Amino acid sequence: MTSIIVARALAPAFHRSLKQLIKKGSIRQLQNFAKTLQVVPQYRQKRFYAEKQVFERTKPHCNVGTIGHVDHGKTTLTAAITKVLSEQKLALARLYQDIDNAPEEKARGITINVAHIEYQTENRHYGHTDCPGHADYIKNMITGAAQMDGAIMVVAATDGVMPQTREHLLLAKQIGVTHLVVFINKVDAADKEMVELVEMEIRELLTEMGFDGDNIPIVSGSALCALEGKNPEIGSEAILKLLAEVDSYIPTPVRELDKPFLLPVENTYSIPGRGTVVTGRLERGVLKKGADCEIVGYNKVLKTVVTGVEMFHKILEEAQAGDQLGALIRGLKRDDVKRGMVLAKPGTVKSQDHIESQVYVLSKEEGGRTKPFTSFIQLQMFCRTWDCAVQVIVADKEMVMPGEDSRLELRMMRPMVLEEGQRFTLRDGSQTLGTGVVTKTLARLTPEEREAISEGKKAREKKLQAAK
Ligand SMILES: Nc1nc2c(ncn2[C@@H]2O[C@H](COP(=O)(O)OP(=O)(O)OP(=O)(O)O)[C@@H](O)[C@H]2O)c(=O)[nH]1
Ligand SMILES: [Mg+2]
Repeated sequence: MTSIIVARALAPAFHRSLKQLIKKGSIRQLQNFAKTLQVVPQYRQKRFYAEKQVFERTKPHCNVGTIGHVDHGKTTLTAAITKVLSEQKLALARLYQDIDNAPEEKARGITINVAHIEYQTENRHYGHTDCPGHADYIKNMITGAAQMDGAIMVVAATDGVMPQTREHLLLAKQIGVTHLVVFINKVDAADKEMVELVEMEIRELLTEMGFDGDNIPIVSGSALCALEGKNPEIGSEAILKLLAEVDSYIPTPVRELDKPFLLPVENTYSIPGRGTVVTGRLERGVLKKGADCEIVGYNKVLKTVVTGVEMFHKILEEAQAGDQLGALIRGLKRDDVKRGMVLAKPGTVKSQDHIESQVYVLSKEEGGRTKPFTSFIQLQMFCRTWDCAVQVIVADKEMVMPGEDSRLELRMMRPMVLEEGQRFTLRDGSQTLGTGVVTKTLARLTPEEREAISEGKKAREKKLQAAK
C-alpha cells in the first residue's frame, strides 16, 4: 500500500522520465521501467503503450476487421480476442460495452460508428475494426474509414449463413478484400453436426462468390466462452487458433514504399533558369533524382525525367511516400502539365473514362440529397487532385435513395488516371452526393458513347424543364 502511495506521488516525475526513456533508452531499460510502473494503477495502461512502442517497430502492421450478420457475435469476438491476448500482454483487454459504444467518426461528411481496436500476436501488430451495425459496415467498407487488408467473417453456428453474411461478403469482394478467415461462433449452443453443416454451407457460398472456398481457413468456437473464461477448448484455445490462421492466411500488405512511385500533381511552377516544377504529395513509392517518368492525364502521356527533388526548399536524394515535394522535370513547359495529372513510373498507370463503382449515397441527415436519383444524372467526380463531369448509370436498381448504396457505372467526359480500389467523391453542384470506390475499369468509351453523354445531359435538362 505504502509503495502505491509513494509511487503515485512520484508519478509526474515518472512520466517525464518515461518520455525521456522512450526517446533515448534501450529496450531493456524501458521494460524495466515499465515493470516499476505496474504498481501505479493509472500507469498500467501507459506501461502497455510503453511496451507497445518498443514492439511496434519490430512487427509488421496489418488491418483486419470483423464482418458478418447482425448478432452473430462480431463484437463479442473482438472483445474475446483482446481478452485472450491481454493474458499474454499483447493487448489491452477491451470490454464488450467499450467496443459497442464506439464514438462516432466523421469520414467525408458521413457519420460512421466504428471501433478501432489494437492488439498484437507474436508475429504482427493489428488494427481491428468492429462496426456496431449493418449500415456502418457498408459505409465503412465503401469509404475506407478503416481499410481492411483482410477480414474475419463471423457466422453463428445456430443460424448459419444469413442475408448480411452474403451482403458483407459480396461487398468485401467488390472492393478487393480477398483474404478472409471464417469464425463459426456459438458452437456452445449448437451440436456438432450443425457446425459441420454450417461449415459446408460457408464453403459453398465462398466458392459461389469467387473466393477460394476450399482453402479459406474456418475455425469454430465460442467467443462468449472465451470472453467469460469458460470451456477453454472452444473458448480461448479457439481464439488462439483463429489468430494463428489470421497471422498466416492474411498476407502483410505490400508497403507503399515498395510500390512504383506515383505523385498526383497539385501545382505547377516555372522557375526561371531551372525549368518546370510540379508539386504534390507522393502517394506511394520512392522518387529519386534522375528517375524516368510519365505524366498522364487529360488525354496526354508525357515522357520526362525528374532532374531534382526538393522538400521544404531542401534538395533531396530521394522522396518517400507521404512526402510533400516539388519535382523538377526536364524538357516540359509549365503549360504542358496541369493539376490533376499524375506523375508516375512509366507504364504503371493508365487513363480510364469508363468504370464500375460501388457508391454510398449520403442521407439527408448526412448532408446529402433529399430525393432519389436515376440513371443519366450528370455529376462531378472528385478524385486525387482532379475532378471531371460524369454520367451515371445505375446498374443494380431503378433508382437510388439517399442513405443507400448502389453499383454505379460512371462515364467520364475525359480520361483520367484511375485504378481499381481508388476512392472518390461525387458531387451535385455544391452538394456532396456520395462517396465511392472503383470496383472495375471498363472498356474505353467510343466517340458515339461520349457524344451520348452530352446528349444525355441535354435530355436531362429538357426533362427538368418539362417537370417545371
Ligand atoms: N451462446 C453464445 N452466445 C454468444 C456467443 N458469442 C456471442 N453471443 C451472444 O450473441 C449476441 C450478439 O453478440 P454480439 O457480439 O453483440 O453480435 P454482433 O455480431 O456484434 O451484433 P451486431 O453488432 O448487432 O451486428 C449477444 O447476446 C452475445 O452474448 C457465443 O459464443 N455463444
Ligand atoms: Mg456488434
